[in-house]
Amino acid sequence: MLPAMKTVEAEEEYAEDCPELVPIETKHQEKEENLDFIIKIPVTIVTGYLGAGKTTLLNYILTEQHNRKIAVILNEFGEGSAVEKSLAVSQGGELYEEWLELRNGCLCCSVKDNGLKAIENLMQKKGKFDYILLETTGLADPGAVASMFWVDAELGSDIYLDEKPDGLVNEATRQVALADMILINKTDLVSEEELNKLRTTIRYNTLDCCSLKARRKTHLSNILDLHAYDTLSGISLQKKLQHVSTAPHLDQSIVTVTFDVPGSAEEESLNVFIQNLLWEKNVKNKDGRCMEVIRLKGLVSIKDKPQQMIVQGIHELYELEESRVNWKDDAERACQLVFIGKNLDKDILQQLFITAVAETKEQTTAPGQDGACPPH
Ligand SMILES: Nc1nc2c(ncn2[C@@H]2O[C@H](COP(=O)(O)OP(=O)(O)OP(=O)(O)O)[C@@H](O)[C@H]2O)c(=O)[nH]1
Ligand SMILES: [Zn+2]
Repeated sequence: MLPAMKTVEAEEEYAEDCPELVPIETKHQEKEENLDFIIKIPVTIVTGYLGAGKTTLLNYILTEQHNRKIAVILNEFGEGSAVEKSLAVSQGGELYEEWLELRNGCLCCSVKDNGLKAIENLMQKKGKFDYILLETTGLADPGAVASMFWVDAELGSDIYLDEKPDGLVNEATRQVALADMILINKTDLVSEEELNKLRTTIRYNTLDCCSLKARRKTHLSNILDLHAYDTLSGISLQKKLQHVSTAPHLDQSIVTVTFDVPGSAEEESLNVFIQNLLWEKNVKNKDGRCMEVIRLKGLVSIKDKPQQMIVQGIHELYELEESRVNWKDDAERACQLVFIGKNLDKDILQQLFITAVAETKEQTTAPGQDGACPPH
């Protein structure tokens, strides 16, 4: 798993703030050119593998006291937008909506398709913020994202590192290769020995080792204001990109599946459902191939629980947590799940969930479950 960040400086026009009464037109132009009064807004691109902790980091930055007005653009994949938003809500304790202004002056927005369009819209709100943080999908090729910024910008980056899953070496390597900074997260899940091994493998640009969950936090000053691509720092993004082809390398076999089932789930059945998928790996698709879930997120209703519950899964680890949000009334309860992985079949997963987990289940044999798959 590899989370990463990059910084871009996008230009803002100064023209709007020029004094109205300027005696001679040429003087006005001279002033702009000579004094280089261009306001630049730094953009940090946070990239990293699925579940690396990008959203957790952004939530931490949003809620930390930093005396900055930061605009955060959260990544949403597929139709899972509501889930991602709800996860942010539960962690930050604030409701994020389209361009919601938070109490500490930060702006937050969630977007599809990597949020580059959102940056354009953001620029119309200039003056309201002084920093942009953009989360990309865990499978993003940072080269492609960064190239889009490079048009009139200078760029810098940070990366977090986790493991390299099979078939994703390209994205992982590219995320590291293009990073200006690497932040190793989830240190609570590995031994000191494994951590040192990882450090040696990366060798350069390691910013910090942290565990966002275990509150071993990194200092924000390490992450923001890298100025890695300022003209004065001497490294241009163009140079960096020359060493890496910008052709997309995304693993086409990885798909996102999402569904929404009204009503509540029984906690025990939900655990069995998830464990069959993540641990037993005995759920098959139409072709008899075992479904391989890399990332699981969900916002679910558990029978007799007033709170909305959050499911988070990465490879074989998963957890079911209470959010800070309560269900408004029983009629609105539902379970929304997002799966990212290989050989996933939406109909089979949804049907299995309805028959095996949903409260009004009928005891029938669930589809897709006829004997264990060989270990892989
Ligand atoms: N143990 C541990 N868990 C963590 C840490 N940081 C984040 N997590 C958990 O990892 C899960 C995924 O975190 P996210 O912040 O959603 O990861 P992400 O990179 O935004 O995920 P995607 O957007 O799906 O790629 C959540 O359950 C977090 O609570 C950490 O330092 N240690
Ligand atoms: Zn995220």
